[in-house]
Amino acid sequence: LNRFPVFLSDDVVARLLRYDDLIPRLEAVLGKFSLRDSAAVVQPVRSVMPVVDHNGFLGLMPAYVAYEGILCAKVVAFYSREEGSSLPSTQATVLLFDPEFGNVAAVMDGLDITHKRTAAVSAISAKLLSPAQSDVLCILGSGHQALSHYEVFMQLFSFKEVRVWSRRMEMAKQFAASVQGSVTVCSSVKETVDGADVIVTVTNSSEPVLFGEWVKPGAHVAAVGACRPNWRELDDVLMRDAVIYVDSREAAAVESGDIILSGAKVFAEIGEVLNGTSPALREKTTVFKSLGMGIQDAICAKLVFDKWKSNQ
Ligand SMILES: NC(=O)C1=CN([C@@H]2O[C@H](COP(=O)(O)OP(=O)(O)OC[C@H]3O[C@@H](n4cnc5c(N)ncnc54)[C@H](O)[C@@H]3O)[C@@H](O)[C@H]2O)C=CC1
Ligand SMILES: O=C([O-])C1=[NH+]CCC1
Repeated sequence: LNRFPVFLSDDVVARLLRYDDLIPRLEAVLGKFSLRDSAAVVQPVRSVMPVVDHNGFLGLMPAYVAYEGILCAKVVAFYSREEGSSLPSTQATVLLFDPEFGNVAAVMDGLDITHKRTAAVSAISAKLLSPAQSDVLCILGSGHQALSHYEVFMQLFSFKEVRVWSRRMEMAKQFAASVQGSVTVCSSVKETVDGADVIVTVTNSSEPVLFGEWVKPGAHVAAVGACRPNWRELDDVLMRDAVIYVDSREAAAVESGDIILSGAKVFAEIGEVLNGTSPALREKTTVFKSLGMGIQDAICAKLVFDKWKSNQ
């Protein structure tokens, strides 16, 4: 029994975690999760505790991916920070256990894992649900998730135009200057999303930033922020008019303000599309409401740990 877990820092994790390894494994685990076969995948809805004095939350995200032999838990802190703060609003640590004995085999920084797996799942939703001809990608928000989403969307798709909006335009300009490709900086959300095929919302907003009247019929929205029951990124019109997909129905019912407060009906989990039990209605306006899942972190942690071991 190894009682001395290895520690893998964020730069090591970032070097080892690659989208092309990650995406097929995430597709497989999401499909299995949506079959609700507890012999294959067990993942309760995370427990989230407010850190009231400091405007933050601490979440515990355990998962057992039995068919891959992965036992894992992520502890994630998400805080409301002043814009431009040098501290990340989300921080995370991932514990990878030996499922046979319950000892911790590895402790990993969970920042890169959180950025990449979230973006990869949004890219999976876009693969399934975006219009067949998708030319324009918009990103609302210009933080860490904006960057990982930009990276994986550039890797997987061939958009003719990419636009970014941020509450402070200088942040959007910084974002555009920091990436390799050409990104148009827009001054309003309405202008950003006009005629867009795919819209990614990656803000810390607790009020709607994206309004249905601005969204082109048939567009796909990957909505990544607003993970509290009283937080919103999307308005009621968009939630009512779109076909709503989620990562986990149970999580959406207790965590998603966009779903709870709009009263929108969930049509399917993205895993149901992946395992063939629900259709991908890509000709309709679709929203994928992402909240994040422990199984996604578990898949990443195992990938990273196996690669790290094979390099020793
Ligand atoms: N669905 C999932 O699996 C995950 C979701 N998230 C969520 O994604 C969102 C973005 O995360 P990060 O990029 O790491 O954060 P970040 O702090 O790096 O970036 C946040 C962005 O939101 C913008 N913003 C802040 N307040 C705003 C407001 N009131 N209106 C409009 N924009 C505002 C900031 O300008 C910044 O561009 C957060 O809501 C976070 O909780 C994070 C991890 C996983
Ligand atoms: O899944 C995740 O790690 C998170 N979702 C919202 C904040 C962090």
